[in-house]
Amino acid sequence: MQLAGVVAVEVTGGPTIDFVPGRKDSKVSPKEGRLPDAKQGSPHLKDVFYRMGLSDKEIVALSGGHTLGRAHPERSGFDGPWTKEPLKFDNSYFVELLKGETEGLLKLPTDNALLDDPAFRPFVELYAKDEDAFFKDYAAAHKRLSELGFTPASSASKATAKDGTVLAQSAVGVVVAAAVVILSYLYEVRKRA
Ligand code: HEM
Repeated sequence: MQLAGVVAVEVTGGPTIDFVPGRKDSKVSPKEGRLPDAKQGSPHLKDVFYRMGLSDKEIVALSGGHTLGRAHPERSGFDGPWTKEPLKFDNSYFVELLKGETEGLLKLPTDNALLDDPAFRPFVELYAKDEDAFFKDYAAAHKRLSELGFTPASSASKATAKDGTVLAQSAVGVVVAAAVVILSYLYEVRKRA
């Protein structure tokens, strides 16, 4: 799943995220209610993301993930995409956020909170005018978030990286799995866009 996320960002035009395999699958689901609540404001975003050790800059960069996809009334109760091209990973989420309300495009209360909070807003302005800065910060924040609770065995992963055969064998497996997940995701998004 983590590799599929990394590949989905890349194939839709976003940055390459340094991916390290080796997470153990969990057999239990986390308790309900740990995801951020889209109806709340910046104190709530800080509660949720600070608890994971993420910074204001990382909160804003990660929110730019809403450059992809859309909300669904039957799921969250919200409706619509954030950008005019929801299958393209670019900085348009920030450009649209600064423009204000646009018919057909969604702004969650937590999206608008990025404009209202003085610690968040400078990053919205930066990423709207500098896509390279967004891509660089997004890739770093995505990597951090996706490696929480996972400590790559650095010597083991270096040894594996040197061993081309082992790497190639495991890569084929994960790429096939990732392709299946991504294709279903893109099919679902295109159907609903
Ligand atoms: C900042 C706190 C966040 C809140 C409150 C939030 C909230 C939401 C909500 C309400 C939806 C719509 C769900 C639906 O109706 O199907 C959504 C979708 C989505 N979110 Fe977030 N989100 C947050 C952060 C993130 C992050 C960090 C990422 C990735 C880096 C992300 C990526 C996405 C994507 C790609 C979709 C579209 C899914 C689809 O097309 O089915 N979001 N989010």
